[in-house]
Amino acid sequence: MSTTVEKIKEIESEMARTQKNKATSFHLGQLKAKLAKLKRELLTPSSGGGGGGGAGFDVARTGVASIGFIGFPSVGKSTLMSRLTGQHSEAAAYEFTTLTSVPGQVMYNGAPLQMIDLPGIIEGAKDGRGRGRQVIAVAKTCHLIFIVLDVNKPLTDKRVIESELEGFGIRINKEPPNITFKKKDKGGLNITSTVPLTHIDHDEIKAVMSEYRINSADIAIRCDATVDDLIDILEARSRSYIPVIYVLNKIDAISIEELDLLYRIPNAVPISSEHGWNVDELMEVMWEKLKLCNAIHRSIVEQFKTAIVYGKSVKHQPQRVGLSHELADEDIVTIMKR
Ligand SMILES: Nc1nc2c(ncn2[C@@H]2O[C@H](COP(=O)(O)OP(=O)(O)OP(=O)(O)O)[C@@H](O)[C@H]2O)c(=O)[nH]1
Ligand SMILES: [K+]
Ligand SMILES: [Mg+2]
Repeated sequence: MSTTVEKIKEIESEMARTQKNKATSFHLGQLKAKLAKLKRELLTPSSGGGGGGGAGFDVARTGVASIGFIGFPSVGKSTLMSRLTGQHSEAAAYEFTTLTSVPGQVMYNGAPLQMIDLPGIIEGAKDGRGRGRQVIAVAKTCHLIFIVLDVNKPLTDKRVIESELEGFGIRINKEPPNITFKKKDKGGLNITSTVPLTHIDHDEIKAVMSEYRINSADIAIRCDATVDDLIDILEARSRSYIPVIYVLNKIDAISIEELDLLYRIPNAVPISSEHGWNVDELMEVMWEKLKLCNAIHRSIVEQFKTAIVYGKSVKHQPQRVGLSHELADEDIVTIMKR
């Protein structure tokens, strides 16, 4: 019996050998689906692959959202942690200074936010190198990830970290693919698409679905989906769609011209943790990415009964108001839940 890792290697090398064309698309679809299932097995703690659950690394969650710090060793994660939260996290010039998760808290726009400093990861982390899996498992349950990069190091580091996270089922700055399916008892696969599909054909879709033992279903595709998108939908339970900010640290060590180039990278904020440069912008972008107004709002609306308000927006102090009441700056609000 070969191990899961060996099986993954075999399939990957077979895929590399197989050219994609009409005749092979069914087979390639099967291989991709098999691969996705094996990779999931690897990440499930009970499989013996081990370490998927973040055991020993996860921290009690506080605040309304948590933000995890991911990056290679010595890019400045802990320096940033101490800078933003005041929670001391040991920082030093040698790699793997941080050996466990260190939680801290910051108040922003009145919201308590948890930041989690994590040990550095290295290439191969998702496959079990170092404590990489435990580290990424914590990040996978965060509302936002800071991928911290050292601007003195090549940008290929960014690609490596991204692929580590992706291999662990994290989807970065991405919405779930717009694909829905409804299983049926019989009738085969009925595939409809609202846009032309340029990456995937019906054979591939059939191969993937049959690999997941779904032989009859209505499948509605509303994006130019890839096989991976379809698999992400079938593997929905092991996928997390998480916003990411690329924190480009140590800009004190580069020139203005180089800094200009960094600003062209999407979702990136250049900073200096050590000097506290541009951390205000980082906090602003963090707040936008968290979309907290909506998140808080949605759950509040569901449970809202009435609110008691003190401040400029009400005539009587305090006054009971309903959901449609418009608040003024600095009002104090108590929300009564059902
Ligand atoms: N020039 C410069 N150096 C920095 C900056 N931020 C951190 N450093 C230095 O980079 C080194 C590593 O910083 P840490 O904060 O320990 O990095 P880390 O990512 O937490 O490292 P590990 O915990 O080992 O993964 C230390 O020597 C810091 O002083 C910065 O903005 N500019
Ligand atoms: K370090
Ligand atoms: Mg550290």
